Amino acid sequence: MTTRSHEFTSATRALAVDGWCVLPHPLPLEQTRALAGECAAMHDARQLLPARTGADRADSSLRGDSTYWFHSGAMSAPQQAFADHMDELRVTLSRRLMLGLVDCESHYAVYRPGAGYARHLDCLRDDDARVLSAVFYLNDAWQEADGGALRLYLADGSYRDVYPHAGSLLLFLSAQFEHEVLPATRDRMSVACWMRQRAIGANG
Ligand SMILES: O=C(O)CCC(=O)C(=O)O
Ligand SMILES: [Fe+2]
Repeated sequence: MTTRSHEFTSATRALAVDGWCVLPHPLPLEQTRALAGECAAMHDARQLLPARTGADRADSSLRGDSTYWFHSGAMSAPQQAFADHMDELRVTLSRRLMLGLVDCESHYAVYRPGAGYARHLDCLRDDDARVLSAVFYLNDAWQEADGGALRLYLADGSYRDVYPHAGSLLLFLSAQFEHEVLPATRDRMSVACWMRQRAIGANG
C-alpha cells in the first residue's frame, strides 16, 4: 500500500468509528514549509483580515484570528498543492463514507499571542453545507508550554487537546464536535478547510 492510500484508509476508519482523527504528516515537508512561509509573509504584508463570526461581524472576544481565503482559479503554488491534496482526500472520504462532499473551502489563519476562538460548532446557522472540518497546522517546533491547543469536546463530556504541530492535519465531523482554540504565547498559523455537501435549498 502507498503512504497516501494508507493515510486515506486510516482516516476513513477513524472517522467512521470516532468521527475525528489526526493525520501526522499528510503532505511532504517542503509543501508544509512553503505554506508556512507564504502565510507568515502574507500576514506581515497585512493581507490577512480580522475573521468574522456568524452574525457577520468581527468580535475579537469570540474569535481573535485573521484570515485569508484561498480563491479558486487564483491560487499560489503552495495553496494549489494543498487544495489538490484536500480534494483527493475529499473524493476518497466522500466515496467510502457516503458523505456527498462536493467541494472544499480553505483559508489561512493566524492567531497572535493571546488570541483564541471560543467554543463553537463549524456549521453555520441556516447553512448545513459544512460536513467535515480539516485544520492543517504550520508551526515549527511547537511545545505544549506554548499553549494554543485545539480543544475538541467529545460526546462523553471529556475533551482532547490537539497541539498545532507543523504538518499535522486534524479532521472532524463539523456538526458533531464543539471545539475551541486556546490562546498561545506565540503566533499560531494554520490552514482551515471545510469539505462541503450541496446545501439544502442551494441552486445548481
Ligand atoms: O485553528 C484551529 O485549530 C481551529 C480553527 C477553528 O475552529 C475554525 O476556524 O473554525
Ligand atoms: Fe472551528
